[in-house]
Amino acid sequence: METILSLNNLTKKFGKITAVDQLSFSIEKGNVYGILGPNGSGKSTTLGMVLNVVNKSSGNYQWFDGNTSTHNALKKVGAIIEHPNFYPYMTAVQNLALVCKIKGTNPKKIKEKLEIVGLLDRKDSKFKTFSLGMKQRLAIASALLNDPEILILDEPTNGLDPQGIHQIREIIRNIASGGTTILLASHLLDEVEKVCSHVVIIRKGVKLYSGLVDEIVSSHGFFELKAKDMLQLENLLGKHPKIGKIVDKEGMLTAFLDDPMEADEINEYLFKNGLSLSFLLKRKESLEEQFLQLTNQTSQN
Ligand SMILES: Nc1ncnc2c1ncn2[C@@H]1O[C@H](COP(=O)(O)OP(=O)(O)OP(=O)(O)O)[C@@H](O)[C@H]1O
Repeated sequence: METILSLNNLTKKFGKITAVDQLSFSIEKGNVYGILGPNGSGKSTTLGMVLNVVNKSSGNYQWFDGNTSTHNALKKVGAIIEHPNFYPYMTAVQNLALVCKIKGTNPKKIKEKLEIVGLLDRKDSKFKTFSLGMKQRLAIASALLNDPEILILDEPTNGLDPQGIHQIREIIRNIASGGTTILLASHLLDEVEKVCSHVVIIRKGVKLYSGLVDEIVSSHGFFELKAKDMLQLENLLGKHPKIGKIVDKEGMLTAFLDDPMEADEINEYLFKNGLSLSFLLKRKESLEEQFLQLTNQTSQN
């Protein structure tokens, strides 16, 4: 595995506020990472530090193999961390040509990048005529001009309508499928679930979880069950080795799984023990439920 970026106890203090608190995680090539956290949790500050626009207070970060200076490493990074700044009276192509000049990249790439973000047919339209979603897509095209190894996006769908959000997410997925590593900051659980393979959850600058999105989503889940004889149901569930906690809520039992089990297995077990179910549903906690659990746990500590 090739490491693109690693953070090691990275910390940022603004006076008394610790915006980022000893944050450590690594970004491996080819994955899509989401930094997920509520507003003010330190996402932008974290991105700002690794992009060298915010000075760190302590800890460190390393780009690529650690032998490249941050200045050189950032040439292989495409990032949008602020509102895109383009000239309103210049067309999409003209704006990107200017970016190429400033960055010293080849303008030959402009068409290819406009195609990736679905703006080729609007290449000669003035920037001021673009919708917010189109402006954001142009910013992504601009960040891709140097064929970056990693694309960094801060809240890429903020302020967009549902169609605009959908388009941006599709574009991110496409870019990722071409092998570009992606790191995006988002306060939207749904976004991270839909777009990312990996997640780092932070709250008040502290890391609560990092790992595969699938892993956090795939706790073994739980059954919701009803039967005429609820007492017998609870008794039998309590004896099953794969079932952990059982919660009685408004005439429905929720049985949390300690080990994987499908609905037909529990149904068969109960039936063999003389109980017929009137209701059975298997569910998994969504990332949202787990995220809320994680953040609540910490606020109680
Ligand atoms: N320049 C600054 N001066 C003082 N405090 C700051 C500064 N920048 C950020 N902070 C504080 O640091 C904390 C983290 O802010 P940051 O913008 O990194 O969070 P965020 O997760 O990106 O939030 P949002 O989604 O709202 O942008 C907040 O408490 C914020 O008020």
